[in-house]
Amino acid sequence: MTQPATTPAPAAPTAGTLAFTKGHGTHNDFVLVADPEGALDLRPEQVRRLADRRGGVGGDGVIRLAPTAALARAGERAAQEALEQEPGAVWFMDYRNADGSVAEMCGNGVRVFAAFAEQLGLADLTTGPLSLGTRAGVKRVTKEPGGWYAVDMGAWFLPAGDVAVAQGYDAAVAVRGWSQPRPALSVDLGNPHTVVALSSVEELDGLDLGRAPEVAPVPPHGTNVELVVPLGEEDGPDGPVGRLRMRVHERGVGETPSCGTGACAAALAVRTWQGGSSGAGAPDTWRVEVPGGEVRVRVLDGGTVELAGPAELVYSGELTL
Ligand SMILES: N[C@@H](CCC[C@H](N)C(=O)O)C(=O)O
Repeated sequence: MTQPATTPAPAAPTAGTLAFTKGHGTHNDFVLVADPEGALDLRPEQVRRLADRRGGVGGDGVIRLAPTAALARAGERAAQEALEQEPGAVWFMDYRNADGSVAEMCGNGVRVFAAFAEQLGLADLTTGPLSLGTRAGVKRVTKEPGGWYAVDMGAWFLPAGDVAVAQGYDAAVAVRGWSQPRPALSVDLGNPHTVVALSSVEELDGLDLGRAPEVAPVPPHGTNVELVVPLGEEDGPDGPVGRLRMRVHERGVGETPSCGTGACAAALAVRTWQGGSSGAGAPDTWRVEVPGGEVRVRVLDGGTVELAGPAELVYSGELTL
């Protein structure tokens, strides 16, 4: 049975049932589970059931909100590191892909996590930022006047380093229907991405992403693949704003309507292609259009990257597991 999204989920799961909230960020959708004691052992088959669009709730991923300290005590290294990095990171985002695999990070998920923490009364973003632990370090979320959530995603890097900057490419991607693989750039946002540029929106719209693109060399831990079309620049209040359109095939999921870390990777790849490692002459701010909406990516002073966009909580309910 569903309840309005404003009704807080029960404090703890009862035996055999699991309280959840459904949310999305630009239609990248998640099943959110509150685990305030850090006592929930979410097994991969349970994640798959929650994410199942026919036999469960349905989502591209499952997000467990748990106390960072409890996970650290239980031996979760990323939680221990999060507390060392920032003792105020009280809550931790345990992110799983729809296939049950564990992922380091989810950019859209962080925003929706923040909205979930607000709904549960665990955070008040009107009084200041929320710092939360993830497997890719602590992320700080602020709420913008228009209601969007902005996340400092932290540092990013090109795994192939200077070689990739000099050549612009360090990998090749083959999509079903292409006569040959195309050059691509690997970008690490805490989770792995491989970005390919296409020449037109028509080509992007016509892509067959029903099967995972093949990437060479084969990434050791898999990768998310972003297909991007640069759309030029426009004037913004603080300087030029680059525009991109993107589709994405997510590791552990398939094609999704949006990917926050993927949008950052796409903007950073295009910025590198235009301006090298410093991005000289390329915009610092990017509007990234995805099938599920639009997000904003900004390279911040100090070299970190910010992702901003909406977060929606849709309904809450209880599932028999
Ligand atoms: N949709 C997320 C990314 C989720 C994890 C990804 N599938 C992976 O395995 O790395 C986002 O918004 O960043």
